[in-house]
Amino acid sequence: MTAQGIRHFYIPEEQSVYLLSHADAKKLKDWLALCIRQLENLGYRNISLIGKGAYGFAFGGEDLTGKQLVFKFTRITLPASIQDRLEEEAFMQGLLSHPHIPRVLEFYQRGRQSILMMQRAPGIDLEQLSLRDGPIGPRLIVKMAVQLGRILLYLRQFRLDGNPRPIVHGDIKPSNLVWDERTETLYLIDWGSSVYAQFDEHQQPVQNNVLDLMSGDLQQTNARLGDIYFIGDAQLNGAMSSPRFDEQGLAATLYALASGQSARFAYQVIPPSSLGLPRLMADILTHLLSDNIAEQYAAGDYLLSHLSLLDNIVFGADSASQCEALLPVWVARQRKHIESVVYSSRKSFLRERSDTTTSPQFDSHALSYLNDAQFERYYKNYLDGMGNTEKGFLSAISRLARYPVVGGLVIHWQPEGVYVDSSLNLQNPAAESAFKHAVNNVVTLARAIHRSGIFKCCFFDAKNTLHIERDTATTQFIAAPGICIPFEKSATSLHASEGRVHSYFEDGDDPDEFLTLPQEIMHAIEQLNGIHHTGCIIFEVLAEHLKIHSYYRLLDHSKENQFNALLNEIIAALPLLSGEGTSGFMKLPYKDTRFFEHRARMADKYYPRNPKADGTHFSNTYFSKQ
Ligand SMILES: Nc1ncnc2c1ncn2[C@@H]1O[C@H](COP(=O)(O)OP(=O)(O)OP(=O)(O)O)[C@@H](O)[C@H]1O
Repeated sequence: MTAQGIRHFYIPEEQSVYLLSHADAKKLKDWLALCIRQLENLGYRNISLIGKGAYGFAFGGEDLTGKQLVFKFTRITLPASIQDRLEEEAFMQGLLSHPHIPRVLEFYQRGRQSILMMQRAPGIDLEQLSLRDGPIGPRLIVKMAVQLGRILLYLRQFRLDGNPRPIVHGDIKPSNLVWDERTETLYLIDWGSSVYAQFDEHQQPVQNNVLDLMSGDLQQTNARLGDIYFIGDAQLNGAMSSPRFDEQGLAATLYALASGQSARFAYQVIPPSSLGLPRLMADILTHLLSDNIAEQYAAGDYLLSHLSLLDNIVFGADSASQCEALLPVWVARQRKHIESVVYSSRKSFLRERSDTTTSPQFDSHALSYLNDAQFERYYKNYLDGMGNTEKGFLSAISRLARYPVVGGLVIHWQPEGVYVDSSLNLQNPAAESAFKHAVNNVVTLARAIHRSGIFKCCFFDAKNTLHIERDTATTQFIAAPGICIPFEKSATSLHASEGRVHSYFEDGDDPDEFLTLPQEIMHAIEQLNGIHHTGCIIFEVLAEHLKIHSYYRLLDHSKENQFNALLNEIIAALPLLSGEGTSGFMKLPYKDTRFFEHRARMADKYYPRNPKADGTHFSNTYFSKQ
């Protein structure tokens, strides 16, 4: 690759392309096109974007012989220290030689842009599989556990120049595992958080030479932040790196996949013992996910020393899990290509503390190494200060928006139980069963939360978001002529008496919103509130960019003109907006309110000991606790 070839690469910040400003969306499009052209100029073919993460993008392509390749790029706008990581990633991954780990083929460094070229693992990443299929069945979970366990053993026993040099992957999670459905083979990718372990599995320092001893490396962790939805407490709290980190990633991943979730947090409410797994597998996951370190280690050791036992568990035929949704779900007959985004209000009451700047659980010094994009994005502003179940609940809500869905949910927690109003309109019939599982997980977690209060969220199509830009933070937002807030109409016109809807104003001001809307806009919203409709409108004001997200469904068709006029009044009043922040209003039908009693956890359910009529048994040996 020539220096000329990649000098101009520019990678903007990550965001849904529909929520970017016009200029940023164009930059992203141009940049992606440039990458593809450059790679084609180098002789690679069939280039396409296959994934993006917090730090960069991955492209797939093939060489002239048809070999499938992946090219990983870092965003050039990130600090140099983060960009250097791609080189470290290439170095660490380059050390490894294992059939389930893609091989590094080349590392290019031109100016500030680095590109890592590696073998492409065939298949689909497990997060995508889980979103497509919902909870993954017990046979495949055990098969994945065995294959991942073998990779962890290889990393634990890794030697360099004849000396033990265990390696930690540091970011095991479903989206970093590629699964070949044809051969049922798993590959571990994304070595961007991998390091040499400082401690071995017995928590003894790994020291190979005097230099290591003298370097003082053992005073401070060398660990990288993995995904906080999957890493264990030791890694999150800045402990010295050890192979135990990856056992936590393995447990969280298998647990999330078996339960149809995208995080580890909910294991007390939806325990591994309730997922229909063989008892042995469920017990291993329960102990790995427990708070007791000795139990975690014993379970990790047991797993890695009994992989053949797990491999020999006998299963009956796979059965597709049928799922009755606990809330009404409307499914479109045909797939619509929308880009769902969830906006939730009143999140702060899920926090155990109101102070979000410090957390008693965490030592800010130990956390200094976490000071990066992921930490900011996922943790500090979002989940900090919440209990595990609350985190699991919010993660379950986010998962709903991974499906093409519009509508919303209102959850009222009362002393006697939980009331749920919902309007969930799924735009992809093929995802019905997986989506219903995801909805049920939200309900199950809501039932386990004990607070009084209300949580609301709405799902809208980011393709309908209006973007209005201004030159500076002090000039006015002026909409281009003809811009209007879109709405759809219900199939038949309904008068107010034929179905109640929530008011925009019933819960008072939302403590999480920081934008005060001008009187003129508030007046229009009050008038809108009097017209029979459902939906939401959210104003998001940034220094130079206003986004108006909305999902509107007019129920009383006789008021269409008035409804339209009020939406136009809002647009006309945009120049009066001042300040920055977000403010939103939602109005959902009071239809089919569902009531659920509180329930602390799901009942145990194991895979049958005798899955086959012919009486074949699998061993049900339990590992001993320390
Ligand atoms: N070797 C590979 N074979 C197949 N697919 C790959 C490979 N490398 C990356 N991908 C795809 O690209 C996506 C992003 O790659 P990767 O996870 O390495 O990037 P990242 O920027 O480090 O992401 P994250 O922030 O999620 O950790 C993966 O989820 C996967 O779908």
